[in-house]
Amino acid sequence: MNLISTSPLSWGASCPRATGVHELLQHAGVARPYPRTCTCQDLEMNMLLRIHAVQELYQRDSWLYRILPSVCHKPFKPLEEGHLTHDWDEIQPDPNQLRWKPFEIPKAPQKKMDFVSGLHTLCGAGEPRGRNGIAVHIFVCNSSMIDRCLYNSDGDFLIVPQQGKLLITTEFGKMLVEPNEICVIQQGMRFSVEVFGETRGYILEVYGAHFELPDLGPIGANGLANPRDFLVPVAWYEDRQVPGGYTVISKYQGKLFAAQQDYSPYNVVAWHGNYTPYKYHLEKFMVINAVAFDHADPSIFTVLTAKTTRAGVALADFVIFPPRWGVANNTFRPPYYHRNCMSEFMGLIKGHYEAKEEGFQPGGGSLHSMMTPHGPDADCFEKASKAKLEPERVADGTMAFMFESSLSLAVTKWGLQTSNRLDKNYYKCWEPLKSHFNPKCK
Ligand SMILES: O=C(O)Cc1cc(O)ccc1O
Ligand SMILES: [Fe+2]
Repeated sequence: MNLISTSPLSWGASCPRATGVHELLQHAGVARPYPRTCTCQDLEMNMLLRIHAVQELYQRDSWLYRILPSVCHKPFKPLEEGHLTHDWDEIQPDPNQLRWKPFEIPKAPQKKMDFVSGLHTLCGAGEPRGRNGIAVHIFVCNSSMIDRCLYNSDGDFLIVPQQGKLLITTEFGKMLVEPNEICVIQQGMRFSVEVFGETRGYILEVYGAHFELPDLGPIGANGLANPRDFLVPVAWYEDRQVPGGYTVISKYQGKLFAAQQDYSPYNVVAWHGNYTPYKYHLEKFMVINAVAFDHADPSIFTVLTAKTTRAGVALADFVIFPPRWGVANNTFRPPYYHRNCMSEFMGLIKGHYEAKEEGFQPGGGSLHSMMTPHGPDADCFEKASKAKLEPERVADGTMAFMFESSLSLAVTKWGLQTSNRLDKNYYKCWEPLKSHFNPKCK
């Protein structure tokens, strides 16, 4: 008997219950508190469980056994912090190819910033009330969240750290997430981020859909991101009174609100279920690509997808460009010039992206909007046109990624103006391209 399932992982259709975190007021006492002084390494070894693929066959929900229910708090009040928005009409639409230099990380102690105050919306479309849309945020911070947590009422956060480790405490336990790993904190889950210096990263937020593994179709059993490599935390709790006040922040309908309470929200002594935060190391990705000729669409590098109800159309895909072999024959190997029906936001975690050796830097970004032409810069075109087509390692030491969406994204005022990181000369990288057309050439 073949014990390896040939069916792709499916997390099932969302039903109204599936997105609720059910709480049970009960002293279960199953999980042991973890000492707060433990090292990051201890956390890695002791705090993560492998995900059970079989759980994914059910609707998503979790039961949390906690010391006090989360309902005990003072009323929420507006919180003026960070630069979040889903006002996509702040500024005129811009169909140009856009590229940003690395987003600046403020310096502590002059400009102390934590994960929440360091959130900046760069682009997006749709809105949380209608439960359909996405936003791309940049986070820059230098301080840990102390006695405050965040939860997102609007949707799920896929977090891509680029510089600096994130030690994320969640209601489900702790996760250490470092560059080249990603994590997903789903709608409603409270979390706090500890950092260890200047820290930066990217966030893909989706409203109204959850991330899941792409259907593997003809790929069959193994390939791309494997379910076994997704790690979920084990329960961690503290029974801690905070007389000075603990602040619970909610991102609700695109705005932040804060409520005070007298106790730590990380009071879940045990939980079970499959609606959890999780993390994934991008090195675990099993890369599949052309082995004969032609250039596969980068959807072949999809790690996670958030589907729309239209079959085959993604609200957003998280796609990576990992180190791999390029072996295709009679094929221009870097990404070809193209226009397409998706919006492509790209970021770089480390190294050099093959199509733009210069200019596209770790911690920066680019946006190629719907039907906007783009492709390799002139240098890359010249080099790749002359390159001998032998097997070649591509992207060693590099990790570029793409948030690709079927929505037409608008860029915020922060993105186009106030961040001051827009590379005004981006279009010039294609200007030296010249015609090589010669009808007489054999
Ligand atoms: O535009 C990009 O650089 C991303 C990309 C890469 C690729 O290999 C094919 C298509 C595509 O959009
Ligand atoms: Fe592209």
